[in-house]
Amino acid sequence: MDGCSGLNCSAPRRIAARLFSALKRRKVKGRVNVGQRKEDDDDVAPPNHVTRRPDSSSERSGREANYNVVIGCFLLRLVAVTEKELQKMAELRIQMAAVLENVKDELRNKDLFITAKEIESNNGIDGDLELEFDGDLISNKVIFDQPLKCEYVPKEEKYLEGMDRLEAELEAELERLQLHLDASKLSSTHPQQSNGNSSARSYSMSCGEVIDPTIYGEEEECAQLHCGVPPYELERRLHELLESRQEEQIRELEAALASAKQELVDKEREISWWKDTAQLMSIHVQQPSPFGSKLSSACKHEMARAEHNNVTLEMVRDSLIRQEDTIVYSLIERARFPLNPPTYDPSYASIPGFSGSLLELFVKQTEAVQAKAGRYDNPEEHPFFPDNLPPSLVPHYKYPEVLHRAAMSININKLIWDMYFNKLLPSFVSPGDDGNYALTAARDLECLQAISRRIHYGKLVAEVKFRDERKDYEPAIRAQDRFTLTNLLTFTNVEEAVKNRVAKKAMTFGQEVKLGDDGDKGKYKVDPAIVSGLYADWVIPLTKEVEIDYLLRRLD
Ligand SMILES: C=C(O[C@@H]1C=C(C(=O)O)C=C[C@H]1O)C(=O)O
Repeated sequence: MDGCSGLNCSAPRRIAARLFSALKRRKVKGRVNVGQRKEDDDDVAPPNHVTRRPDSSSERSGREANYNVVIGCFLLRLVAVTEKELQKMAELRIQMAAVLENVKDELRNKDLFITAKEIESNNGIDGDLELEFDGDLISNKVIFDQPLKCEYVPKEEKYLEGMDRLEAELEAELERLQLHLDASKLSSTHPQQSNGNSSARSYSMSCGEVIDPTIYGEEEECAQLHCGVPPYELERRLHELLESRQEEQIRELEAALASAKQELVDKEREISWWKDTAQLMSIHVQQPSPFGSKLSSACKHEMARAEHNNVTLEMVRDSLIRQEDTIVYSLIERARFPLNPPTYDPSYASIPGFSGSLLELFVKQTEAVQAKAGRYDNPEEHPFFPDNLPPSLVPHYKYPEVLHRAAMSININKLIWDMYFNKLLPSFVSPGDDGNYALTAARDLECLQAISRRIHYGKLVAEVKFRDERKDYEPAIRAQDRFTLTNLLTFTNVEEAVKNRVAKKAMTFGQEVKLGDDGDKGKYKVDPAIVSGLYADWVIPLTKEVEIDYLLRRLD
């Protein structure tokens, strides 16, 4: 191009040089002729006489010279303007070459994109359409880029010729690039066998990876051309499907894990229970019974029979007799105070964070403290409000595990609570109000706990009786026959002895003790008939109820 430009520029210069040299030669000739004419005029013609040259050829040559000068000037002017034009066109050509280079780069980048589109579109793409698409893309790119460089592009019509030539060159370049593009496509592998970006993205989709949104933009553009469901939309749906399936699997696995954890906890609890049982069995076999000293020699055969757990019916009955003392004393202590109704009235005091009577507050708070102190670790103890009790804070004591595990589920304290406040209490306390509500509640709780312990001791009574007469009990248990079980465990003579004994204890413990005077004889702190009636109507029947409940589950 520079060479060509050089050639174009040198030709006018040579023309101008020839013109100048011709003009110079003519001036020299003219001077010589004038000098000769002067000499001739001085010699021949008068001074005021105008001499006309008779030679017409010399006049013509003079006019030609003038004409040549004008033409030469015009050509010089033209040469100068043309040279400027050519310089501008050369600059424009350089800019257009840069534009073409950009287009080439764009096309190289698009090669991968087009290959990916071919892979994704299994229906095949019409070559003409694709070429049209690419051609549009290129022309759009060129048109788009042009304004960025147009500050140097002249717009006057006088440059149209140069522009035409550049356009021709640009078209040729585009054709060459298009051929290159076709060759690239022909040399690419079959779309379904290709390992291009599309397949790589599909693979990454199946692995649940995030999709590059910039690729979506290109695919959307392409999909609009190809019609149908856009590939990115298919990818998005596939991604959502995989995600929902994975979430479902996670939920199922979490549920299975929770279930397995629960099973593990249950198994660990069972193992712990069996371990404790085995440990206790071995201890009891090796050590002498702590109750041995209490037993009479007549009962040694019974002790031997129950040696495996050191619990006999006599021992149990001894315990029940001892508990009578506690119950009678607790009733006497409660009888110190009148009924004190506000103790049981929920509207008596508005206690922050608590709704219920003062008695309920007292019992719940005391049971919570005693639970922390380990009271309910003992299988003989049963709380009145077992829900939400805090755990024991003391080291666990290994109580003898004599009872069947079904015993843990038996708690009739609700029945005992109702009996105590509705039947028993009004029968042995005086009506009235002395304001000692806190002490009243404390005494009530002592009565309740003593009676509850005695009634729930029926579990141990039943266990010992069951072991002693297993052959008789098992059929009735299997038959869940309450009537037969009641007959088996009832000892009427023992019951009568219990009732008489507690009455005597009420007389003994509840009498006024005075020195040297028996004046108050027959006056007791708690009526012995009421205590005996308590046992006859409530304590013994409820104890037997617990015995039967336990026996019914003894073979579970
Ligand atoms: C507790 C026993 O079982 C039954 C209940 C009794 C009671 O509660 O005092 C007494 C005799 C039996 O009818 C026992 O035999 O000692």
